[in-house]
Amino acid sequence: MQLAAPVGLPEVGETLVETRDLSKVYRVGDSRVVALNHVNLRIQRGSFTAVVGTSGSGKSTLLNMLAGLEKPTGGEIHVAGQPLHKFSESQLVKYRREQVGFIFQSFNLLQSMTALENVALPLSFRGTSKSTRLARARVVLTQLGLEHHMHHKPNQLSGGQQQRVGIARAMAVQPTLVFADEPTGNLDSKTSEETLSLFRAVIRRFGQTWIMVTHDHHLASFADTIVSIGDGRITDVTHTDHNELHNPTRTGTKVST
Ligand SMILES: Nc1ncnc2c1ncn2[C@@H]1O[C@H](COP(=O)(O)OP(=O)(O)OP(=O)(O)O)[C@@H](O)[C@H]1O
Repeated sequence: MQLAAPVGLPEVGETLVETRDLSKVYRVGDSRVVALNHVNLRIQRGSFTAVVGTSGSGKSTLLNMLAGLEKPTGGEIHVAGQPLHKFSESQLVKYRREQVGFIFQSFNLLQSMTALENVALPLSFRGTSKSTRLARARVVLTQLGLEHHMHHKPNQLSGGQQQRVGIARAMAVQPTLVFADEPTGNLDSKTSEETLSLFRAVIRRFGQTWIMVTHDHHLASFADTIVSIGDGRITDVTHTDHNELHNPTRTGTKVST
């Protein structure tokens, strides 16, 4: 069993996500907090983007908007041609369930379930049959080098292995976009680097599009593109040396915004 290529998506290298003057203002009592201030961003399909910034800069707010978890107060978000900013709550629920994968710092695996069952679980919300769910989960776990750990429960796995189960779970639904919020926050530095190298390999192999939020500039350097954010605005966009989509010659470039 192979993972089929997603249908209806732009080609690898073409724009998958675009924000236009994306803004989010929170109201707290009488005051206004401008969490995102006219953010204009393009993300190519098949790329790995890191969003970096200090605490309170707006990273999580940006991720939550793109993942359909919160609605903007201004501007537009287009994902694969869909106007997310116009979506109703039920359309956003469907978008999150069918098109978005999440990878969490704390892994968020169900302790009573095996790795195989954890990976198969999100497919049950789509009505996929049990045999197909388990077959798909086996394929993805094998691709992530966990073929000998499928029947282990999370507490029988190392932190790095648990995060690989988390990656497999996000991939099993063949999402349009995968979001990772500080995904290596609970891993030591060596395992963090191994996990990010694995991210890159998975993204290349499956033409997936991943967006990671981190405050760690070293870990961000594993991405193809580093988007720096400060006070709700994009302050810098850097394409790293391994950005094959943007730099066929593999030379690093810095793009001012
Ligand atoms: N629900 C909310 N209500 C009011 N203000 C909020 C809310 N969520 C975020 N904010 C504010 O918006 C700004 C951006 O917050 P955000 O969580 O996006 O930052 P961040 O860069 O992800 O920070 P951290 O790295 O600490 O998670 C902050 O000033 C924050 O206090």
